[in-house]
Amino acid sequence: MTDSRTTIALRPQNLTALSATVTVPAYDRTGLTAGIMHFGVGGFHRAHQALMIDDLLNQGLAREWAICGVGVLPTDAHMRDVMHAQDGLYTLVEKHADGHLEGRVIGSIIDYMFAPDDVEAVIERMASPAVRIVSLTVTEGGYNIHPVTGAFDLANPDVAADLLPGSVPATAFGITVEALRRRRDRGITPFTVMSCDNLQNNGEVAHRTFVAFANAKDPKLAAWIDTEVAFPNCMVDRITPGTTDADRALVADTFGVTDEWPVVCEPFFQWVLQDTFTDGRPPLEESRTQLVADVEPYELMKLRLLNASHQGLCYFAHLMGYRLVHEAAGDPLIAEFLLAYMNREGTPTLKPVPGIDLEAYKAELIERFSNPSVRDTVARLCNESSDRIPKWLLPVVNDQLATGGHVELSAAIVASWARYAEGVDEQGEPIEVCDRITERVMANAAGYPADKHSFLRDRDLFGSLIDNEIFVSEYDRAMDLLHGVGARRTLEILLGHDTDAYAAPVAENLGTR
Ligand SMILES: NC(=O)c1ccc[n+]([C@@H]2O[C@H](COP(=O)([O-])OP(=O)(O)OC[C@H]3O[C@@H](n4cnc5c(N)ncnc54)[C@H](O)[C@@H]3O)[C@@H](O)[C@H]2O)c1
Ligand SMILES: O=P(O)(O)OC[C@@H](O)[C@@H](O)[C@H](O)[C@H](O)CO
Repeated sequence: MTDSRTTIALRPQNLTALSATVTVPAYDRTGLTAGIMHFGVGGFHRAHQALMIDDLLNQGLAREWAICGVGVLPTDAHMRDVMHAQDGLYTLVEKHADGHLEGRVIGSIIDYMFAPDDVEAVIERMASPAVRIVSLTVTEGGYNIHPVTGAFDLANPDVAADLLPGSVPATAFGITVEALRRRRDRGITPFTVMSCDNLQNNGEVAHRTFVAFANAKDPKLAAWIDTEVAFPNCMVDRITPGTTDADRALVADTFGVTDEWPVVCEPFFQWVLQDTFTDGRPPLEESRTQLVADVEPYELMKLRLLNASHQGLCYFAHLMGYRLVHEAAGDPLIAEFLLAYMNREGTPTLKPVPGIDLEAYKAELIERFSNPSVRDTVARLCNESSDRIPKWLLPVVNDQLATGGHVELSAAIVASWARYAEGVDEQGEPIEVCDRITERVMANAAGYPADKHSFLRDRDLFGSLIDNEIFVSEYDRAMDLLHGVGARRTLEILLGHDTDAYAAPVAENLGTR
């Protein structure tokens, strides 16, 4: 450990001094060109795509593929300030389960533009031939699509403002589409738009959304984007919790670096990317990225096993009193529940995944969730449920219902969300529900028990599931159990542990409610 009094500020001029305590870029950052502009420079982008570019730069490759970050939300002003102060440098710390830390300064982000400061400059840079990929990690909700129909929401006030004739664009859609228009008009090859968000068919979703936006603005431009721009699909995976003050202190104490916004993540890394680009790509085959023709089997595996299991864990875990993911995953009952969900309900809906041993993959997921060093929070997984459950879990439910498969554990996960969204835990303490539509989901949840299906009746979230007797009866059972005997016993009963012993207390509790 370094004495925190001797830490050095993360600045380009200090890299040589810092190299005594932490790995720094092995390449000269002067003369790099930003061939990629990225919307949504948060924790994940900096733990994933920016790392791959840094890996290539360290090998003397990809010097024309450095990254310029772009922020469009008011809250991105803080990232702008940090990125400008540190010249895009940051420390990435991989936290191993045995407590071992691997830290390294990443140099692949060479600029950051905050669109509200000068949106014209952002558009012009994006329109310039040097930029050949525009990538995104703007969250699942950032695509502005209806959870059930998948239609782009033109009524979103930010989108509507960007669509007004003569308006100055402010959203990722408006800026990107205007940059593409200028490229078309100037005869410059369009860049590739590469979504790296946790959405099934993320490339196709991005394709639909950008074309829908453009169509509302200029149908001819939309037709050009539709045919000329590549939108590759990809599966991305690396658990990256939000950075805490404890992480900043850890980076100072362990690596002697004063870094205002380091990134911490698990050691696991996966990126499976469709090899379809309009204007070239970095030589990612020289990195840990897998380039494939068909990403779908990998996406289904990841979203329906990992992300849906995160949802399977978080609400039950919160109700049971857990606040850290590794502590919840270390509870044998929760681990058993997640494996049962994956085996009975998630796995039957997957396609064969080339090169992957699914049994080993599922066991590894439980190990990854149980990594005590990562300190991922249950709260992070509980956020924005209305963007996550419809995209990760309900496709499993619908596929299982279509083939007569099991849905009781998925129904219980939906019920656990409904119980959580009531906003009071099993100890009577308030739950802070963080969702784009918090008021609506909480109002839906509050209908129980007078209206048993008030939560499920929201067709914008659940489609026609309310009409499916099998699903509704499993949901009802889980809701009754959750209210009657609490989250832990609900899991025990669902998993068939000593069911008879619980039958009486369940009936008793339900009877007295
Ligand atoms: N954190 C992870 O473990 C992880 C792993 C795999 C994939 N991802 C993907 O990355 C996304 C971001 O995760 P993160 O951990 O970096 O979160 P984060 O909160 O650190 O960063 C999110 C970024 O997205 C931007 N953003 C949000 N909504 C936007 C919008 N409507 N338009 C433009 N920008 C918008 C924010 O300004 C911010 O820069 C996730 O939603 C997910 O799709 C995350
Ligand atoms: O970040 P989100 O919104 O996609 O979802 C929360 C987590 O399930 C997710 O971040 C996982 O940690 C990640 O998908 C692991 O690769």
